[in-house]
Amino acid sequence: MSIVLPQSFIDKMRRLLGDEFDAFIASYQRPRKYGFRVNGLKLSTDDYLKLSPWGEWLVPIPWAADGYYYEEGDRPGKHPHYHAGFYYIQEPSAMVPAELLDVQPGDRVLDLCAAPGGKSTQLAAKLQGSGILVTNDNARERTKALAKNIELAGIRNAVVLNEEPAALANVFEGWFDRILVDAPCSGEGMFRKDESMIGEWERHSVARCSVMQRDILRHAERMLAPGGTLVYSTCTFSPEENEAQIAELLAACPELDVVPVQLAHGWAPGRPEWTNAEVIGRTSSEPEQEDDRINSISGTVRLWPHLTEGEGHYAAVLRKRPQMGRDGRQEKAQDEDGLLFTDTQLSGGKSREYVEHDGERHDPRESGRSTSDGEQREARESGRRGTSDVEQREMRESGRRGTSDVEQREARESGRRGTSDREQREARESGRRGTSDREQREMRASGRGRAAGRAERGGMIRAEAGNRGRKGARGEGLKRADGSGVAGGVDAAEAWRRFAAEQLVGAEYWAGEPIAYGSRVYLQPPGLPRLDGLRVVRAGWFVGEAGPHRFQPSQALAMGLRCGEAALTLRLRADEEVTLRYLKGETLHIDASRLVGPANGDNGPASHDQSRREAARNGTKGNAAKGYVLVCADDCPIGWGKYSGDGLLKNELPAGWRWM
Ligand SMILES: C[S@@+](CC[C@H](N)C(=O)[O-])C[C@H]1O[C@@H](n2cnc3c(N)ncnc32)[C@H](O)[C@@H]1O
Repeated sequence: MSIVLPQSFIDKMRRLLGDEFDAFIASYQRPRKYGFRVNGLKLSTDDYLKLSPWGEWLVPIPWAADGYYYEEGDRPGKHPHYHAGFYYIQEPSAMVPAELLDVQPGDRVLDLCAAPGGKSTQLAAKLQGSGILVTNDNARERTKALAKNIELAGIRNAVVLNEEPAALANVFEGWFDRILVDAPCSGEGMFRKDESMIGEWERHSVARCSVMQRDILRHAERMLAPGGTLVYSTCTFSPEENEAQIAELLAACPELDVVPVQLAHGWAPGRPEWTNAEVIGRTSSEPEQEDDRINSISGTVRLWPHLTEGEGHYAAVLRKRPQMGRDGRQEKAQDEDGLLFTDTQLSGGKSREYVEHDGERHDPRESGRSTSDGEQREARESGRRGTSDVEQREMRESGRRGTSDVEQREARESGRRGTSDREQREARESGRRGTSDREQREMRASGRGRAAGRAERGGMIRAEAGNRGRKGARGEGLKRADGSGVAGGVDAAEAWRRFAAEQLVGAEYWAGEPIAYGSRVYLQPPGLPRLDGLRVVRAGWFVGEAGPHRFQPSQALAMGLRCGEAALTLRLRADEEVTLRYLKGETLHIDASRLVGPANGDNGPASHDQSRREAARNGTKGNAAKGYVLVCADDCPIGWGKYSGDGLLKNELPAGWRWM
């Protein structure tokens, strides 16, 4: 055996596995498996397979809809498609937890231990741009990779935080529909993939990891909404970090139940008998539990390297019981539609703040919904939370959350990111701004609408909160907003709106609130509570930075766009030499005839700056073809360039994003 495993690990596994031990230990002689997952936010799996240089010999990973095994020599990290965010390289078994979480578009999702972000990108793909992903890691350095992976994947509806779970639980109590706890663990399941994990194992003892996991799980549970689902996962074999954690959680939280995982693909059941003090070497501090609660742990799942084509993993799916009304029917949490929260939930346990406008008090956390106190109280009293009784009943009965089944299915089938073609068309026709039913209802309920919004914001995206700025964010990535959203005399949100009007197509239809922190502007997913006091790495989709003379669009903006959403694009093929030169950071000589506007019918009103695009399309030199150009490879953005009108495209790719 080439891998030298610690003797104490071998002894423990022999004791646990008995007859199965020989097969288990033999698996260390076999090569590890490699996998990647196609990013449905960028393109469908079918479309990717047509483009992929390895398309013919990729083997589907049976438990991940968009996952494929590849061969070690394929090196997908060294391909322009990697830089376009077409896929995420991920160990095959690591794709299981996010699959089990069953995320649906519109959900509020928390990835609590998220860096470097593999599972976050998977969860975001399942949201399809609708709903909110809060992705967090308590290790500051690791959140840099997390933020980059979120941006590379083109995720528009994520917030990246760098917090301890306890701090998050104060702000997000009972708030999430879905929570993933991919816990820090002793990593025993990764010894074959990465031998350096053996050293880590010796440093981070099983006992130490168990303490962390218990603490993380308790806070995660607090953040789960009634009826919500939590997936706990590790990449270790030790029962102390797996079944024993679930046993303790079930004892501490009677409203949580194990949802049995259907066994397939060589997956094995969890081992309730391994929660026994004799096996785990310590007595649980929790009270004795009924046998059926402990036995339900057999519904959790173990992936063994001798039984599946992947590394060792464990996962448990838990559901919080829904609150029951007096009639015995499920009463979804009052805050499901984001309109009504208890005062404590709204304020994260702190005193509430109000903004005065037109003589009425507004809660700034309501992000421009402008619901007066009176309206809020009325809504609370009538129990309507922004929708009529009939609408609420309908939603409860159909079990939907903002988008209809048909819309969800269409969105899923079209593999599009966020809104289906039909939704976009409808949005254009009806004049709504690419918002879900739920968001529209919220706007209606709070007396707001697109007309009002347009009038207030000169035809652009919601901006009040951006203008006001948001107070209190701390952390690396964000400067504290100065309360006005004005940095160095420049109104950052206003600068963004001007940029979007001139350089982008259809930005007025995007969901998201422009929020300025100093000079940096983010589009924040609607409905998020205030992040006061939290370390915020990205307050939403980072769209760019306002300078004294111009707005500098971010790489994250480029990666989150479709090619048709920029006024000027340079469409390259991934296999062109010039693409590689762009990715290496070179200045390019580009004939103006190669710069194009959006294709007909591609996202947005035809009236948008037609002459500018026409001029560019016709290769007209001069002012018309100057400015920011979205550089695309195989129809997906890879970054910005700046065209000078004399054939030179200045490379705007940030150093950290270049081909190395
Ligand atoms: C197994 S890794 C997560 C991998 C990640 N889910 C992915 O798919 O890319 C566990 C992560 O938990 C983080 N972590 C450790 N303690 C934590 C805590 N108390 N709160 C939040 N994150 C924590 C670590 O920094 C580490 O990045």
